[in-house]
Amino acid sequence: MKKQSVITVKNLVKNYGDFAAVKDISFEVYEGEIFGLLGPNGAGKTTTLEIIETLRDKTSGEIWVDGFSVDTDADSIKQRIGVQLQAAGYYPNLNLSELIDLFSGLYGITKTPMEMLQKVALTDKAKAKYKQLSGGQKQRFSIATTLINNPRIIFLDEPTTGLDPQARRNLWDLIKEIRDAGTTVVITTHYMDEAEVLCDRVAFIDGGKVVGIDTPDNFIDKLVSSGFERPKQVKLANLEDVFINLTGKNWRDE
Ligand SMILES: Nc1ncnc2c1ncn2[C@@H]1O[C@H](COP(=O)(O)OP(=O)(O)OP(=O)(O)O)[C@@H](O)[C@H]1O
Repeated sequence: MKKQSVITVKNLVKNYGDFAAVKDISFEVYEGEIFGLLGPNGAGKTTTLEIIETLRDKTSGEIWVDGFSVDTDADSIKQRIGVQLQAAGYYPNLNLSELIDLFSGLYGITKTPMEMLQKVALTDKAKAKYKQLSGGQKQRFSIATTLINNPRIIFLDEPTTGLDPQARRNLWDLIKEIRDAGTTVVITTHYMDEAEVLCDRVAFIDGGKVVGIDTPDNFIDKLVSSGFERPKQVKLANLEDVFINLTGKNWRDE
């Protein structure tokens, strides 16, 4: 069955003055997948994401999101996507429950805060302020806010940066649950292990260009069948596995 495309990026270019941050990028995101934009710092991931989100102007190229062009239908796109807010957007005097009420109101819809908080295991923090949350809780709350308008697609920009191993793994499970419930997820990361376990397909971006797009398994199989061998025998577990085994997999940030 042919996969349905929900995002099409065609020949995207973004220049900041003389500097070309994005150089002729093209890719598609399929409905219902977790799609990863991978690359080192400065590769152009955030710039690409913000242009798709209609938050930043492009220099040239074409983009469609759920059938709408960023050039002519930015408002329709905004209604269909969920974007993580920067921390500064969370009014300091409101608690989590009040913030969800506020954001629902801005979207013109009614959402029960407890229902949203339950999706991200934060019901016991309903009366807490954002600044009182741990790093993992903050990420979960901001993911909850992306879901308020029942979006078709959510965008997560490096959602696990700075989190401990338990919080990261649990956030991966949460993101997979969101995909399994029918929402397409676009994520940026520079953690390759994260992309390998989380993403259905990845695009590697380097120096403002796409240097490869495929599933993690296909990428690895192709590399291995080309004769590539790791210099050392791969260990069957790593130190992070040992740590998780010793300390358990529960949320540690409650
Ligand atoms: N507003 C801006 N003005 C000028 N240059 C910018 C601007 N925003 C980003 N850049 C530059 O564009 C390049 C791509 O930045 P971008 O933030 O998209 O990269 P990234 O892949 O998301 O990296 P990171 O992982 O560090 O966030 C970088 O060299 C950055 O310095």
